[in-house]
Amino acid sequence: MGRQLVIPAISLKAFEARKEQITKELVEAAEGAGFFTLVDHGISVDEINRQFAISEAFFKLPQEVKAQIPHDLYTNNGWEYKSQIRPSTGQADQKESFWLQRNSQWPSDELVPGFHDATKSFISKCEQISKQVLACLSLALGFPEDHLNNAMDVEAPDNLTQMRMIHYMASENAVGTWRAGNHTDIGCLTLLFQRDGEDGLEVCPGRESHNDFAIGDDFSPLPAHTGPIVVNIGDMLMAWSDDRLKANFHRVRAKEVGKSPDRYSIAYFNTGRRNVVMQGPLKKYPAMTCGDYFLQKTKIQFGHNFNKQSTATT
Ligand SMILES: O=C(O)CCC(=O)C(=O)O
Ligand SMILES: [Fe+2]
Repeated sequence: MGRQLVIPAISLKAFEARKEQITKELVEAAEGAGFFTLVDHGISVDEINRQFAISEAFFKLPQEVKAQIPHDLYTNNGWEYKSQIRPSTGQADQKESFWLQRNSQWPSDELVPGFHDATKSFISKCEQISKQVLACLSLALGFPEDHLNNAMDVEAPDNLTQMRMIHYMASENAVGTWRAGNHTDIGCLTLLFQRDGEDGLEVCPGRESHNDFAIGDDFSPLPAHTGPIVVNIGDMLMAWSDDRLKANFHRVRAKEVGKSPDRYSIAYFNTGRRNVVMQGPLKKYPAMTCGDYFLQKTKIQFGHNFNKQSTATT
């Protein structure tokens, strides 16, 4: 632990003209570490800071106000507080988060001034960037260019793509606790925004199959910077690519000794639509709907909560 892993920074500048070169870089990174950063992606530092300010304003609301949009297990939207128990740790992550979709319930602009405009525009920028990356990955996998983008079309009523704003509370001497326990992401492609000075993310490259738990413990810190987007592949895309693109384990922790400031992060999870059937070009795994895949993996990651609330599975 502690080895500094160098993950590639990939520029999206002049995307159309450089698509071939960008595809080459994306695939190399996705087949290797499974993590990379995107730069020249079209979201300015000001826009990123504005969205973080919105997120901070939301999390500063009183608990009972945030609880007016509670986390719902079936849709996975809404606000949760220290409720996610990771199978890897058996403990609740020391965080609160708010999951949202284009059409889910959002806090009003009276509660969080500017929430709707800022968040809508931030989401549509995330969509544009995701579309570019997914077009490249589709082609590289031997699918038609629009295959993955159609499968993740956010305009479709069965879309599962979500944004998640996360707040890890400041802590002191956090030995034995986890801000986010070791996990892989469930969906296809995650864009993660961090801020300067709010470190804690650690990544673990190397995984053979999307069902593989044998991960070793060679985690490397990935320092937080405002600007570059950290991107990782999720389990769904790993399965969909016959395990060619790697969904890797990652986690977030606070300092075991000493003070850790609050950490805010924003993740945008591209996920296949509920009714779309996914299968890799080599048909390594049986075809299944993205909705079934999502539910199966969600039950592994949130199984304790599903057991508490039996209606969630219906
Ligand atoms: O906050 C972070 O940096 C990581 C969040 C994360 O991995 C997740 O929500 O899946
Ligand atoms: Fe994650």
